Amino acid sequence: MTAHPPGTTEDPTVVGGFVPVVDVDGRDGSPARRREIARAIDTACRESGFFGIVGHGVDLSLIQRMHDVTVDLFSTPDAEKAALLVPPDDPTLRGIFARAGSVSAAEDITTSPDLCELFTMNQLGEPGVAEVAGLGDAYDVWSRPNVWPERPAGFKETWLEYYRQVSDLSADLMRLCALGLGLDEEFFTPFVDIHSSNLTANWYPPVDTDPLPDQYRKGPHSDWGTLTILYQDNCGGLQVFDKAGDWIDVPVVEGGFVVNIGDLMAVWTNDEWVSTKHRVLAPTGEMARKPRVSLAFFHQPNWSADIECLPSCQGPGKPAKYAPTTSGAYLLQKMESAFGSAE
Ligand SMILES: O=C(O)CCC(=O)C(=O)O
Ligand SMILES: [Fe+2]
Repeated sequence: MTAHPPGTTEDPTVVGGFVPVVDVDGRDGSPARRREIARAIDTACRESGFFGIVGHGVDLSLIQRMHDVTVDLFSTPDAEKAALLVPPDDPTLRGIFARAGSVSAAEDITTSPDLCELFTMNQLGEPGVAEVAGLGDAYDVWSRPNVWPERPAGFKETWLEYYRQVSDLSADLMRLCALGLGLDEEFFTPFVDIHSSNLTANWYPPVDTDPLPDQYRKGPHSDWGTLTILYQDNCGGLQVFDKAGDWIDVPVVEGGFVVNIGDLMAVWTNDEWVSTKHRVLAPTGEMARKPRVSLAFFHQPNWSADIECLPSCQGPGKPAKYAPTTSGAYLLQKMESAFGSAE
């Protein structure tokens, strides 16, 4: 991580291109530095909706521990994993999800089942959080406790600390997004102060038979919330759809995260910021023998937050493209269309 003394205006874009890498260190520094970072984020969100970040401040040894405990969880015997499976009627997906299905179903795209298992938790599943989160009719379901494994040791503590640190990062990024959009930097804060973000591990097991022609580790989809903050290991395979209709590899940034815009940010900005389709290719050759792990923090506004086109992103000749929605209703509808039909 580089240190930026107050007042420096060094370009925060450290790698250019369709998926640039932005150094967000110094984001709590001078107004000039904050504006530079916000401008770099704004540029990336208009172009691809994807960017890497370094200088994010999340403890690198914690990220390594998250990787390790997550690999250990998915490597436990199936009999032990069975006790952690998401119940068929649970739309929150808390626990291990290993049913056949493809996330592309949420886009009405038919593909063969994703070569992927998931483990998901949400702060709403921790004691006391749901009580203040304005869940309304959804309270009974979304206040259900997270499903925590007993092994490996330290799993729950590691995941909760990672959730806390990435949640803080997401709050900072939302302030920078507001600045980048020319809004007051606290504009989004009341919409996200008791957010309903899922933290999901994607476990992509080794592949020992040839994948079907329309089979992916994760099929083409856009994400559904505001921002996704993604850790990926060094296996590669993540691709993003560019404006010319080509799939572009998203490079692994050592020690960094990939950030991408989700659908609700596209609703807010009337598609000025793009919620871009992406996918994870099924591996071939040597790579097929290796599992892949990614950790996706799907930043999702407060359950009852109303999301509608920002006044600054619409006007005469430029009407709002999307009907207003609420964060929780949108999430639920997407989760059910992606995962609900696979029972
Ligand atoms: O595993 C990855 O690199 C990306 C996963 C993804 O797109 C998702 O979980 O929404
Ligand atoms: Fe995604």
